[in-house]
Amino acid sequence: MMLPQVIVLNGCSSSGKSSLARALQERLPEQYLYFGIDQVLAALPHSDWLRMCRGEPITRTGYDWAALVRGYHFCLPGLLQAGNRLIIDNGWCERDEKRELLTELAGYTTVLVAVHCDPAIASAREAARGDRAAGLAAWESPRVHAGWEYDLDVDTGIDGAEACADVLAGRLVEARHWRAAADSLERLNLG
Ligand SMILES: Nc1ncnc2c1ncn2[C@@H]1O[C@H](COP(=O)(O)OP(=O)(O)OP(=O)(O)O)[C@@H](O)[C@H]1O
Repeated sequence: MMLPQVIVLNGCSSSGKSSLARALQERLPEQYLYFGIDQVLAALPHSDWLRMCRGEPITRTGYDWAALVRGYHFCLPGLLQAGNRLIIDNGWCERDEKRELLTELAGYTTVLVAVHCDPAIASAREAARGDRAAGLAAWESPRVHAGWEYDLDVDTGIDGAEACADVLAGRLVEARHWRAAADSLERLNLG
């Protein structure tokens, strides 16, 4: 069995990444830490985190979205260097963010997973959960998969998180070889 060091879940907001990550952790035969960008955003002053969840502007001096994303990416090699395996998630929409992520992961075996979801379903989930900015899923949906090529795909608009995790865990355990993220950087022409 050859498990990857990093499992990257990329999909729009409300596509079901964190539900999938938690279900996947329980199915994998080795420990994986789930470290999504929300873990970094949760470190914001609480009232600013709540503003972000409501889609309201944050006006506090020092707030810098790009620094939060960069900080998230820069944390990852530290966790990996210490010997942890990671499941990470975000909606990586911008080319520079994709390049930065894969650069930080370059030396680690990495599987890229597309978390697909019909935009109408993601928007309906967003409205039902009420803790995400209205319109975020619709904004991210056409952008989030542009320029990526994936190793594996799931569709959470069709299958529940548990079923998606069953399929993914099966594929991960079966595989004999995973490439380092440096290969994806080159393959996606992001380097
Ligand atoms: N496969 C699924 N089928 C039906 N509903 C789901 C599925 N996965 C998640 N949900 C529901 O959709 C909502 C969003 O799920 P989740 O938090 O996992 O998404 P996310 O992609 O991590 O969102 P975000 O990026 O905004 O944090 C939750 O209410 C969750 O219960």
